[in-house]
Amino acid sequence: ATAITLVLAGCGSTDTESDSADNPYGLITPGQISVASVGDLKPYTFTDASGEFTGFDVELFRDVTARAGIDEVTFTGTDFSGLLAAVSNEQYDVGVAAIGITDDRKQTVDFSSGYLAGFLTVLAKDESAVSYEDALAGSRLGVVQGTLQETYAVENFPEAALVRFPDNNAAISALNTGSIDAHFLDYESAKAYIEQYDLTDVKDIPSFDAPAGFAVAKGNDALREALDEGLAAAMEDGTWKELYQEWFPGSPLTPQYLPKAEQTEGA
Ligand SMILES: NC(=O)CC[C@H](NC[C@@]1(O)OC[C@@H](O)[C@@H](O)[C@@H]1O)C(=O)O
Repeated sequence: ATAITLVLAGCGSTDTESDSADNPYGLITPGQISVASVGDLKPYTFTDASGEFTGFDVELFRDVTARAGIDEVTFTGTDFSGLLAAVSNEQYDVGVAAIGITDDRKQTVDFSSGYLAGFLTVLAKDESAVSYEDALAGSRLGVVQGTLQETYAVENFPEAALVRFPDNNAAISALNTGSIDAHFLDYESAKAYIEQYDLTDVKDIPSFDAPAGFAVAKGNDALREALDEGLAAAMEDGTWKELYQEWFPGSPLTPQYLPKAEQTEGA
């Protein structure tokens, strides 16, 4: 057994896939990128009426990967709570789902540079449903498991009764049936739900210190660098601005992602 073990141990491949010329980005399947995403985070990432993934994050990602010469991109919907682990253990090449970059998450995956800085929103049926002044004490607050909202609520709303959901759709139906008093999610998604159902934005909390990034398996520097280059190019030539205004009409433009020439204009 020892001899066999030695032989097997000796043949572990030391070079990563990305070393091979036909797979410069170390993709699970050369030439195509598999993406873990979520289907109900409109308008960041969601599946439209024909089941196609689209939204700001999705269309930006497609633009960025096209610049790297990768045109075959397949999106799969997953529960957010398992998304980073799935990228980390290389079930998917990338995670794309308005994923805020944090040191804690960097223990599990690497991130591209940031591409979207916005707000976390407490969404309720009406103003009287919860008291933000009392840090939502005594209220049933929905959060999607594994999100920054969950972490923030544990730290800042200790007296609230947290109800954890696998995704926003489940939380929103609980909010609409009254089994929770409020749901805590991303600002642009809250806005979409407010338009769809008669709901109220109770509070917008800035999350600029955790801009969204694309998640890749730790160590896949070739892919991460290609995504960074594509992001920088998309920001500099105005593609980022175009997509932002298409998907988040009326929302304030964050200068750091605009073409350099436009960044000083506003100042
Ligand atoms: N898929 C989700 O529900 C993501 C929820 C949550 N997104 C936070 C965030 O990345 O959303 C986009 C921007 O507003 C970022 O500033 C923010 O941290 C998170 O990263 O946990």
